[in-house]
Amino acid sequence: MELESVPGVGAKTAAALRELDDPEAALRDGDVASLARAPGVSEGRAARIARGAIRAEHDDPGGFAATTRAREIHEAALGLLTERTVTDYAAKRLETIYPSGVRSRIEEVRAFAEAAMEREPDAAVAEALESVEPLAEPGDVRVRDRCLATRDAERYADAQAAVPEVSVEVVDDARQLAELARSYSTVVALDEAFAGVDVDGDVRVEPDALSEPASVVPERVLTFFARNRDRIRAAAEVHRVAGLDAPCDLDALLSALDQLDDDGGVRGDDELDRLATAVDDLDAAVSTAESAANDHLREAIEEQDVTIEGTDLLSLVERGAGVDSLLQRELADEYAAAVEKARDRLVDALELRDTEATARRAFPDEPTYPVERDEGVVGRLREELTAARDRRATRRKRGLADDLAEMRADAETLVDAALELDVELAVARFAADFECTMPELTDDGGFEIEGGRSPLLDVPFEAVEPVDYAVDGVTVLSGVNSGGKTSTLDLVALVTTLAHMGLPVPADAARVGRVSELHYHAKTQGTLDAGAFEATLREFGDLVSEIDRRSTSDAASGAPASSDVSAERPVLVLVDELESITEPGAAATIVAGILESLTEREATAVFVSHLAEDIREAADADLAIDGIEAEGLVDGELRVNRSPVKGKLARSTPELIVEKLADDGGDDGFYGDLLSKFE
Ligand SMILES: Nc1ncnc2c1ncn2[C@@H]1O[C@H](COP(=O)(O)OP(=O)(O)OP(=O)(O)O)[C@@H](O)[C@H]1O
Repeated sequence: MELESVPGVGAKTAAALRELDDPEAALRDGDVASLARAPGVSEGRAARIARGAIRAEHDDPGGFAATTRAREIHEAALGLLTERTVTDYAAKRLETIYPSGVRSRIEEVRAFAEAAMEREPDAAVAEALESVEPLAEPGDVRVRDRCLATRDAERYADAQAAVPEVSVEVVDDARQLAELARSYSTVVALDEAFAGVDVDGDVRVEPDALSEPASVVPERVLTFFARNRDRIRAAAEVHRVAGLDAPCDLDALLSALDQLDDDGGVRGDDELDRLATAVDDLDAAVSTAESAANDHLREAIEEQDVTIEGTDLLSLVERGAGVDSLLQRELADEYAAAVEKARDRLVDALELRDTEATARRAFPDEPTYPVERDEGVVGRLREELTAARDRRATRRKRGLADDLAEMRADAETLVDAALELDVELAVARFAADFECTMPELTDDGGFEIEGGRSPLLDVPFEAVEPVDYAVDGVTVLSGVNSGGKTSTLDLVALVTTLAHMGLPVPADAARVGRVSELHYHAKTQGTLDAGAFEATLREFGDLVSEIDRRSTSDAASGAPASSDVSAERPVLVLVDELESITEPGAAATIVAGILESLTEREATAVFVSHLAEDIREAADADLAIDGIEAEGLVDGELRVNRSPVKGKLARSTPELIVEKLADDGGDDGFYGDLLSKFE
């Protein structure tokens, strides 16, 4: 698939998509999670791109929801699904499901929806899904203790692109390489020519480093897993709770993740912890050891009676010797014991091993009071410990990075599968909540709904009365005020839209004739001005010409009617009280004219109107009229049969009220006379 051929994908987006491993597959599968991994592509945009790709693949001209109200119904249907997702991803992914007139596309979603309906929505899975999100690339990893070095300008550019996390330096000779080795802990030379060059410091010659960037920057994979750790753990939990097959050994993956800290460092390694603590606590431990030695020595001196011969004292004074000499002479043993104590303390406190010998030299053998550390030795000890810590960390990081790098693809599959499960569960919940069935989708016109219950009504779903309604061709739907005419149109529009999305519908059973467009015109509030009236009329004019244009072009191309949306019945037209756009008399004539045009073109249409009788009179041919009937007034309240009765002009509410008054009697025949006018 040519990326730029997808509607909505320009050169810039195509370049971003090419950064993905397999952008074509992601487009083909409508894989919003993968598409959203392309730099600068949000999930919303990814959903739009995926929709464009699906349309291109199925040769779908789009435009199924042809009017504002039809689009609102699609939005409402989508809303019912997306509010049943746990993750934002699943909500975006559902947006790739749109109503289409193309059978191959509808069948594709139907297969998915049928499998989804088998899923058991489960609270524990929903809870586990809460922390699942598509994996994110950290993008801000910067490693400053390493650099890459090369003599070659082309390699320099390749290295910058392959390993953007580290600096890349151009060097001409060994001298410049040595200079780099003084500034960086590790220098990775990319040219074979440097092999065997003897330079101080950690300089490695690795000509293949660019093909394995993770060996140069294990931080890349470690940071990726550290940042995504919670999402991967949650996805693993989803697999466990939902009993999904995992793409890898979950215990191995989870235990590798447990070894990572939040910043991509390695944790849970006793030796590394020991060395890190020793570096951190070095100053404090030296001070404590020093104090302990001094306390010991002070006590010893306080308890000591020093006897000194007069001649000795004189000779000491003459030599200009201080109290140190006295100390050396008289308290050498005590000093040695105090210093030994300090050394033991330091070694024990920091749990030193390899560096023990250096640590012991931190307190000199020559007696002094007070006992003082040798700063030079302490500095050396710090260097040795830091180097040991860093060596250990690097070794462990590389080992863990190697293990995790192998698990990356599986981790992505794991998270994608958990997110896809959320999409499926939303469909399963929708189907369960509204007691849906998969509709039959035929290439004949018309529709047939049994026990349809619209979740869009303003009453709780449990209180929605089931509606049976079937239409073949063009019909006027009459009915009492508030009988449910608009709600019936909404139900037909919703069932038709969901069926064309490939999704289950809220009915006991339904057959929907496939169409390429749904034209649903809602009731307009108040009388329109002349301009608006003209615009509405034009819409119908355009619709009729479009049907004609298609049927002639299909006939010319010789396309068999069953391979595409039936040329004669490409649209379903639903119109609510068109009479509200103009005066009642003119309205009946206009509606009659539109209905005749649609009848001639074998469209399916339902026009709700209070003027059914007038429309029938204004029409040249016989018009079908259905009616939502009141079964009567009970305590002044209408009792309605919500299912339209075929071929029945429903009695109006005023007629029912006159009838009630006539039945009550005591009016000298006034109401009876009035009632007879309705006959
Ligand atoms: N199938 C149903 N089950 C339960 N309640 C319904 C059903 N259909 C309609 N209603 C209730 O009746 C109300 C009126 O319905 P609706 O607006 O569809 O009637 P209408 O015939 O179009 O009215 P009008 O003639 O005034 O335009 C709805 O708001 C809803 O509360």
